[in-house]
Order: sequence, then C-alpha cells, then structure tokens
Amino acid sequence: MRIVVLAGGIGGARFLRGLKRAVPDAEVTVIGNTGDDIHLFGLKVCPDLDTVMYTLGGGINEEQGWGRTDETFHLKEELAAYGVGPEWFGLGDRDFATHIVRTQMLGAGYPLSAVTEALCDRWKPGVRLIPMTDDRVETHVAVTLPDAAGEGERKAIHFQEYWVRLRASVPAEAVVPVGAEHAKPAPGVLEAIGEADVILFPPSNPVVSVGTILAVPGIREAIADAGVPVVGLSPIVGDAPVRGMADKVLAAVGVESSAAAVAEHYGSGLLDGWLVDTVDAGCVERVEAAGIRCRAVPLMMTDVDAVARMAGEALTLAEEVRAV
Ligand SMILES: O=c1nc2n(C[C@H](O)[C@H](O)[C@H](O)CO)c3cc(O)ccc3cc-2c(=O)[nH]1
Repeated sequence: MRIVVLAGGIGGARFLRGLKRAVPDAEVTVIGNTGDDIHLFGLKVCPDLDTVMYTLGGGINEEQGWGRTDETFHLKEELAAYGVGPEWFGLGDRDFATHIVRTQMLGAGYPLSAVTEALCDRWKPGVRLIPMTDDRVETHVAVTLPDAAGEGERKAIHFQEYWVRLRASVPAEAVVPVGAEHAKPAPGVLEAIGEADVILFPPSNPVVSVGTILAVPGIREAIADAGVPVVGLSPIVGDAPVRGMADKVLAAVGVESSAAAVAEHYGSGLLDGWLVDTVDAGCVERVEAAGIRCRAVPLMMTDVDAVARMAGEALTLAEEVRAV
C-alpha cells in the first residue's frame, strides 16, 4: 500500500511513527511543511523536516518533541557571548550540525529535496521525506505589538518569532505563506500523490502546517483529483488543540477551534473522511452533513501503540470511503 502523508512538525512526526507501527510494510511518502523554515546565523533551519527525520530516525528529544536527544548548547552560548542572537530559538550543538550540512549542500547547488534525501541517508526514517517545495516559502504572521509610545504597531513577523518568542500570546491577525504562490511542488510530490492508494492528513496544524503545504500551487488540486480516499485526523479535541497553539492561528483564518469546523475548513472537495475524538462524538453528524464521512475514535497520542490504533482507524475509514 502506498500512503502519502502531509506532515507538519511534532503532531505529524508522532502520527507517522504510529502509522509505521500499524502498517510496517506500507510505502510511506511524507510531504513536509517548509513554511516554518528560518535562516539563522547564516544557516537554513527546517524545523518540520528535521522533526520528522529525528522522530522516525530515533534522534528526537522526546520530551520537547523537537530538537535532538542528549543535546548541549555550547555553540548557542558562545554566540550569545558575542551578542549574536536570537537567544529565543533553541538550537543545540548536535542540531547545528544538521543545519551546517544542509546549508553547505544548498550552497553547492543541491535543491532542498536532494539535501533532505542526503540527510535521511543518515537517519533512515523508513519513509520517503520530501519537502513540499524546493523554493523558499516563509510563513509570516501579522500581529499588533505595542510600540515605544505604547501605541499598537501592526507588523508581520516570522512564524517562529510568533510561535516561539511570543508563544502566540497576541492574536494572529493574518497568516501568510510568503512565496507560496510562486512555489512549485518539489520533484516527486505530485508523482507520489498521483500514485497513492490513500492520502492522510495527520493531526497537524491545519493552518500553518497542512494549510501551508496545500498553498503550494498544484498540491491541493492533485490531492482533490487523485481519486483515492483522503482521510484526516482532528488536531482539535474537545475544542482545544491536542498540543501546540493551533487555535490561535485558526482564528486568523476565521475558523472556530472545533473538530467539526476544521473538517469544514478542509471541505468535502478535499476530504473524504475525518476522525474526531470520542469526546467530540456529538459533532459526527455535522461533519457528515458537510459531505465528509466521520467516525469518533480515541485520538490522544499517549504512546506509539495508541497512535498506531489511530492510524489503523484512519486506514479503516479510508477503506470504507473506497467501498462506497
Ligand atoms: O518552542 C520551541 N520550539 C522550537 N522548535 C520547534 C518549532 O518551533 C515548532 O514547533 C515548529 O516549527 C512547528 O511545527 C525548534 C525546532 C527545531 O527543529 C529546531 C529548533 C527549535 C527551537 C525551538 C524553541 O526554542 N522553542
């Protein structure tokens, strides 16, 4: 079975680990979000690609869900001693090596997709990990911050600054995947979608993760036209994100923070099936009324076995959709 998964960072990576346990023989292609990418200290950092690679490759810091296990921060401390920041973004020494290799290869002319493949040669994630695009796309968030005079100043900041430095503490007024409109899907993306038996949206952020991937021209259309079941898992359980701050960015696109609203946001033109948590069983009817087959199953990613069961439920729902 060929499965294509559109993945953001932590939620996507943990889902993939469960999916691999549920169907170890499946051929899984992951289309990774690169809108979170950021250039720091002259290096290209790809948080979501790395989170997938480290999680599936056994190198992730399990407690944080991002960055390397057994990490130290000497380099960051030395940079700070020179007054070179930002200090709010935690790049560790082991993680730095990944960004150095990536930046060096990009500088030598390799596209990000080839660089990612080379990095995966080390980590052997057991999936084919492809960035959504080789072109530069950067998610920016419009916010109003108090200026020196205590007035509100509207500006656009990098997604990581909104997420990590501000911890989404101010409303996101708009979320813009800058550059997406001119980006092309990376080599292999459209082919993988076209050859898939099933396409899955993990419980990743529907705006800044899956939404950004869908913003690359051609990807949404290819999924809608693939003619195979497209099944998603709600990242919202009981009207709050399972983890992260998805509700903050959902508000920016005018979507309420509920499992049903996220399904409606994707829409029946894209989604065939949607899993909600058992606590949201009351919204199944609403989702089905929107033309999306819906089931309520446990969606808390407490351990790999629980996630494997979730992934199994997603594939069962896909088969139900296929049989109709
Ligand atoms: O909350 C944080 N998340 C950090 N993340 C996670 C990241 O900001 C976001 O969770 C994702 O971009 C959203 O998917 C990192 C990810 C990396 O790959 C490398 C470094 C970081 C650093 C931080 C950090 O300092 N704080």
